[in-house]
Amino acid sequence: MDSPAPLPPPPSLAQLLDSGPTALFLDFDGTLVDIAPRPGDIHVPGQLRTRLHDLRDRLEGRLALVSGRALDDLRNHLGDIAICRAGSHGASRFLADGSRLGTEPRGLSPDSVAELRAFAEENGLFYETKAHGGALHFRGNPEKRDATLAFAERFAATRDLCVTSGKGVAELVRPGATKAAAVEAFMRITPFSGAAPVFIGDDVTDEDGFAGAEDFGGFGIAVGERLSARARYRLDCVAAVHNWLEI
Ligand SMILES: O=P(O)(O)OC[C@H]1O[C@H](O[C@H]2O[C@H](CO)[C@@H](O)[C@H](O)[C@H]2O)[C@H](O)[C@@H](O)[C@@H]1O
Repeated sequence: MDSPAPLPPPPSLAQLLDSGPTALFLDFDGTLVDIAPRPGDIHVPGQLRTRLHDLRDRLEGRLALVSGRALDDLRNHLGDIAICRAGSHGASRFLADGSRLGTEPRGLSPDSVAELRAFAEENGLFYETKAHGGALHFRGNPEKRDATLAFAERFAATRDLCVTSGKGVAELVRPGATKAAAVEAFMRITPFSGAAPVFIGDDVTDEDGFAGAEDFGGFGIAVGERLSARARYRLDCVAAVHNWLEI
């Protein structure tokens, strides 16, 4: 199978804004903050929250964070933000003023959580409890990758769940929880509608975000070494994203 071609750097944000209204959709882990051994270990720069609010103002509100994390978890790391946001891989959405966009997905049953925890414990994985799913992290035990993904697929098949895989993780999510769906939900409303969307992300689930941006006349920017099938441009690392965003 052919590998995707290396991608060029994007035009500057100032150039994009000069060419017309632009909306930015930003992934969190691996894009705004560096990947860490465990979800709770990330370092969030002290000024990130303020700088994102400044960026929101520069974009006249057309900024959204779109993360695999639950929004409560994002709040633990960023504090209260008055920025549009989608958590749980796009399934749970809020506007900048705190009002909900769409319906809240269901969480997992206590039995499902207990079963996932037991698998994690037996296999030396870290289990991340999430509001609308569950994550089996094998970053600390990479030889368990295939067994974890296979277990997650079997687990999802007997329940109303899907599997998403990411960097060192297999996650159980509700059907329809995609970053493309989040982009679409925001792009259909003010102040996003009519703007050209740009989605920036580093991981497999961000490919959906890139596709969602394309559907509305925009494009994706991949972050880091992972080869992207859908992005148009690439930035090297989290620091390069911050430079590009001028934050
Ligand atoms: O869509 P994102 O905002 O990038 O969230 C994706 C997942 O990020 C977190 O896991 C990833 O980052 C951890 C901290 O750097 C790392 O330890 C882990 O290996 C990565 O997969 C988060 O824990 C998940 O809930 C998110 O879905």
